[in-house]
Amino acid sequence: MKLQGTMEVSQDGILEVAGHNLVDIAEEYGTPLYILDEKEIRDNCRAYREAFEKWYPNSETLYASKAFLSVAMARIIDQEGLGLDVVSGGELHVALEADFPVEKIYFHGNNKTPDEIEMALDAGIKSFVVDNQYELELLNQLAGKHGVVQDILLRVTPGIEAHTHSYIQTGQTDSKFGVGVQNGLALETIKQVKELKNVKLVGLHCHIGSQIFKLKSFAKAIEVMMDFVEEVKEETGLVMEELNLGGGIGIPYTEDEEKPSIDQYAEIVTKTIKETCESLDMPLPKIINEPGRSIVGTAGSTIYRVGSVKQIPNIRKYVAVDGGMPDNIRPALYDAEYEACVVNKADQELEETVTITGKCCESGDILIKDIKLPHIEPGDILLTSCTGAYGYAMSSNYNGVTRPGVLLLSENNIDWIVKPESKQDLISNDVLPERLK
Ligand SMILES: Cc1ncc(COP(=O)(O)O)c(C=O)c1O
Ligand SMILES: N[C@@H](CCCC[NH3+])C(=O)O
Repeated sequence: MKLQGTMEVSQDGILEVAGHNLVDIAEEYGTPLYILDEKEIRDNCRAYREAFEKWYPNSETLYASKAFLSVAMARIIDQEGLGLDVVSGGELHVALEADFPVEKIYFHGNNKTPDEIEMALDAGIKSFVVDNQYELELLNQLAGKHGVVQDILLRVTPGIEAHTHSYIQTGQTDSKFGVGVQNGLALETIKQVKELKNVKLVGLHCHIGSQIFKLKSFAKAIEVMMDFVEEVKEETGLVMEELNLGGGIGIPYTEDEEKPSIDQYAEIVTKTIKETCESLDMPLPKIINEPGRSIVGTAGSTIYRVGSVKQIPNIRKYVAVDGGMPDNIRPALYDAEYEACVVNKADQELEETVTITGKCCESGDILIKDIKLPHIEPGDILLTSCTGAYGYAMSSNYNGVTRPGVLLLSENNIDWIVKPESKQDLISNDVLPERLK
């Protein structure tokens, strides 16, 4: 089995990342533990920037913070020249703490609160991606209060069902996100914008979903979007200068998944835009893309220590690790599949089929069902690959489990970028009223 991600096997049969022996890392930093390969993050950022620069004259890549954000991650993203997509006051706060340039921050979300909107207006971010008519009115009112005319993009649904898990499809008309192109709501909203004094519509946004491999789905969305840009111009006289295409391509979590390269993605997307603009005789818009998973997903892994091992005669061998659904909810939520490796037996034959479970009181707390591994025993170190995106970001304290820390690895450095939580952290917001003392 070829493990996805950036791991290598050392001469002693131990798994390494960025030249660091992961058994030593587990001993020194403890388990469970998220590790991130800094070079892979930087390489992926560059791959997006370079691919779009190569194929298109005017583009910007933002990193979708929701995949994984910390102050250090925001610094890396800035150093690599990407902008940032945030979806909450919390993500914006992290970005501001990292001194992320506000002129490169875009604010998403289908229910931004007045407080969040005011926080972003105060900070002076570049743009809001407005989701609906209620938000439009609210933003216009608050921008007026702040004495600014705020640039916005409008999020629209092109009516496309992308080939991915239904929970992460977002381009269909029946969606909690955006306003529909096909049912006329998008055009109605744009007409409404024309009447407002404190917002300026500079473009459109669409995001058809996440973990998508089929480039045709992106091309289809662009065709619908460009036809709509034309319709907007005819109906309202407004020229959409920016087109934000949402998240990036999927990543292969398992060996049998084959993904198009970032370059192929950029080529198809930009070619479709150029061809459509030519056939409609329209100027090329600025294009924005906002990948998350394909920037940080393959850079991350999770290291666990194996505890109980239970053979149910003639049925299954359960191998329990010291983490589980609190650090990776994706298998339980989306039936997501992962691959794993026994770090200290990385060169050994795959001789038994086991099921990797977490330590939570949930039968659904299964990380990997029926995976072939070397003979596995309590004390072994297990790594699940490609957990960099939506792993830590979606983690919880369920069952009173503390969140693992995030360790950033590069050739010459090993740094905590998020410390592991302590048990005391679990009660840091608890209050004991006088009457219960
Ligand atoms: C609006 C928006 N932009 C960007 C992303 C990032 O997507 P991905 O991680 O698939 O690149 C998402 C997540 O699905 C999203 O909802
Ligand atoms: N959290 C999702 C993707 C993000 C969806 C955001 N629109 C996942 O783990 O696959």
